[in-house]
Amino acid sequence: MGKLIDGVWHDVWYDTKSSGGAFKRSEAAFRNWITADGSAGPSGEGGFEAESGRYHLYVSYACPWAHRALIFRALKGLSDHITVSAVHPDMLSDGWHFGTDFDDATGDTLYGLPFMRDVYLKALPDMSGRVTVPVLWDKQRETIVSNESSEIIRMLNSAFDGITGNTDDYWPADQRGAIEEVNARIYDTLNNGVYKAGFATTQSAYDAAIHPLFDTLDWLEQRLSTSRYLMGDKQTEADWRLFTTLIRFDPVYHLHFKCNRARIIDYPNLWAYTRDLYQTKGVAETVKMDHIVRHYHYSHESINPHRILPINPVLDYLAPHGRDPMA
Ligand SMILES: N[C@@H](CCC(=O)N[C@@H](CS)C(=O)NCC(=O)O)C(=O)O
Repeated sequence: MGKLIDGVWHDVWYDTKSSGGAFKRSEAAFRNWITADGSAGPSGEGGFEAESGRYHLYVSYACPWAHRALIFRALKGLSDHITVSAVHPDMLSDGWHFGTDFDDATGDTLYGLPFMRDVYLKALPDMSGRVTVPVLWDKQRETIVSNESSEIIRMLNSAFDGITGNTDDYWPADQRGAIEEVNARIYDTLNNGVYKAGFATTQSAYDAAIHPLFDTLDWLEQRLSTSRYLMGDKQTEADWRLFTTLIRFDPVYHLHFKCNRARIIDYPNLWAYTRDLYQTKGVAETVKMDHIVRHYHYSHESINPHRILPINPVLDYLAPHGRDPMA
């Protein structure tokens, strides 16, 4: 684990001292957009036109942010159009690496580079910042389009529709305000909230994260008692942003990040909803539980110094969810 400073790798853990023991996630550095015609998107520069075979996703199957991108690639029928490299689940002093001695760790299938930081350095030799996944890479310009998952999923949602003919819309214009509102609470208290609880280095930082986290789970349990998905009877990006945290909750966050007031299986609606999403076509293949369990328990030495992987409950994600009649 570390970061680049002026193109040089430094092995440093997250700094929580300057923030009273609280974990603060840094901003993504590359914010361009792929668009149907190559015009500039809401941020960054233009010139990234949607084309079959031109783009590549660097992911970790363990990472909830990268998982969003993999899910949108599957939902939007982009598997034949966007290629993927998956890192090894262990993120140690060199950061993400391309070792292949783990199932489904592909190596860097584009350039054969050893570390994820080398991909960043190929785009920007004097790069400063964290080396995160996902990364959406342009093979033509040999640079990073974006390393911000919330924006990558919005590009995948629509930019390639003319190529795939898949017009399923997870970011519908008439619901954007409401989706943003739900996203904001879920991001702060859950997606990032589990990290704030898990990486806290003071009791007060943990306390400040853990109570809002379970308040949000209680709120979601209630909301999902009358509605199949967060926004009604159709899936939106809000569901998929929530899903990647829910699927990691019982196997990882409950124990490893001390989010243990309750498990997802203790909430009937949230648990059935998680299975409903899991059983959506193409999604199960994006869930690699061996990467998820291995990454967190093996990589976070300060939390789990002996790197022992827990036995974990056996969860049946394929059990009938019974939520169809709500639609
Ligand atoms: N803003 C990014 C965050 C991605 C992120 O933090 N990924 C984690 C993996 S779960 C990572 O690569 N961390 C490495 C680091 O922080 O050094 C996004 O949502 O795309």
